[in-house]
Amino acid sequence: MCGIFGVYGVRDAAALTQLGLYSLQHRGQESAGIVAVDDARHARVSRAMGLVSEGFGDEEMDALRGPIAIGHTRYSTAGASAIENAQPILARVRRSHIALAHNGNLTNAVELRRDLEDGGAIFSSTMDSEAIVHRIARAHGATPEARVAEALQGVEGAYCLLIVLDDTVLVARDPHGWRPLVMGRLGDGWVFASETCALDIVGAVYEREVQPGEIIAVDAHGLRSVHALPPAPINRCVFEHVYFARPDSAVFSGSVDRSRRALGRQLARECPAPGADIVFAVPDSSNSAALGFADESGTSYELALIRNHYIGRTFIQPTQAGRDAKVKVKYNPVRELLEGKSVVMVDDSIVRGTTTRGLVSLVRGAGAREVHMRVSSAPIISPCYYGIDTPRREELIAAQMTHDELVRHLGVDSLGYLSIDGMLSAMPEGPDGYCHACFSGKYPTATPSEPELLRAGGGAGLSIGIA
Ligand SMILES: O=P(O)(O)OC[C@H]1O[C@H](OP(=O)(O)OP(=O)(O)O)[C@H](O)[C@@H]1O
Ligand SMILES: NC(=O)CC[C@H](N)C(=O)O
Ligand code: SF4
Ligand SMILES: [Mg+2]
Repeated sequence: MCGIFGVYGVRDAAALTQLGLYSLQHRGQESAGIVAVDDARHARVSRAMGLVSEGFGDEEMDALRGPIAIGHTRYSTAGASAIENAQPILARVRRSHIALAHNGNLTNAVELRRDLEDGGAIFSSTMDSEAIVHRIARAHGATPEARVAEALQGVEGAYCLLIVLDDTVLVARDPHGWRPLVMGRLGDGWVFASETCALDIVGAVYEREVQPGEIIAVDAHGLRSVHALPPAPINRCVFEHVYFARPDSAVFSGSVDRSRRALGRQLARECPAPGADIVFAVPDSSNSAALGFADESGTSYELALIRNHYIGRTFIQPTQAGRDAKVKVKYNPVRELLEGKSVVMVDDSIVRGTTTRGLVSLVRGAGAREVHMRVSSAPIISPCYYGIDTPRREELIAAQMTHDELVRHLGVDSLGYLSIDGMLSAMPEGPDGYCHACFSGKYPTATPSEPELLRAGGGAGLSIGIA
């Protein structure tokens, strides 16, 4: 689930983009990149593995001149975590350029790539996203938006895209609307971002969501919006509200803080823990849900787990070794608050169980008498193919064990998950129009024909490293 950010028509667009990417760091920690286009229409790119703070020194930022920029923080879902797969992609085409930043995952990427390769295309990455660049290069539409619309016909799955064609910035959101994308105004310019928290950091004024199926073009002639893609049922990702987005953002027009508190309150109603002395969150993503639980149950909310803020997110780490190492150094319990107590530990989700297992023994080691685990989402039982790297079913702990086995495996005194209906009832836009496939196993579209191949890079087979 990557973060994307773009600017049109503001001085030092790259510096603003870097700020925006800081706000979207939680959406991708593997690599970061910026493409900037100057007044002479020269495009320059800077990409690096790691965090935004590690990627752009003064030298890189000085080189990224101009009033147009797009940026990306990557959390890989198709193609390895490697510099050849850092985004934005920048390609030279017919004495101009195409730059592209993608949040989402294309379900027919393997087929798209195969068709293009059969037609002679040479790919330079193993990402699904690159197929769209090739398709834009081949499109013949009379306007930039017509070219993008033509290129996206037949592209299936989830995408929010920021594209630069020459000196036009284009924005596109798939007709199902899985991933969030918003736009704002900054003086006479425009800003586009995955989440509203990134508009806030640059002082942009929120204008509206980019609509599912909408393509927007901004250039010297102004802003144009077209709806040229076949309409489809709306499937906003419920997991954005549960875990992914920041609570200071509004996604799909609804406040994430509000939805998480509502999830926590609903959890307290569905799975109470009578007699518990305190409630605490597994920081940071479940802070608001735990507040909701405490509020509804009348149990006191404590900061019983302290999180090291120099350690990033665990679940989106690409390797198990990385995830194990992170959990170990990320949390420390406050013994004073836990000793002799019956406690409710609230988290927003259990995926592989890495976090919960590690924390239950930590909390017991700090003296907790009883540990009641409460989860502000339903059990995750199926993989996601729309932009979150929820893994193969075999790695999903709730798909592999019965409730009693989970209680024993996690080492808790009790375990309560929110129901799917309860989860959907907490969504700010109401329960309809959400994707819940990873919780229900009900996929709203055809799933990839070869998911392992897609994850590995769409049949590229060989990964070429850049030294
Ligand atoms: O069951 P697991 O496989 O361990 O994955 C689930 C855990 O990971 C997530 O938090 P994460 O640490 O990624 O993000 P955060 O720091 O923003 O809370 C989530 O909130 C759970 O705590
Ligand atoms: N999480 C995402 O949005 C990933 C975008 C794209 N599929 C990639 O792997 O780079
Ligand atoms: S499968 Fe789950 S994580 Fe993926 S888009 Fe649907 S709700 Fe979101
Ligand atoms: Mg978390």
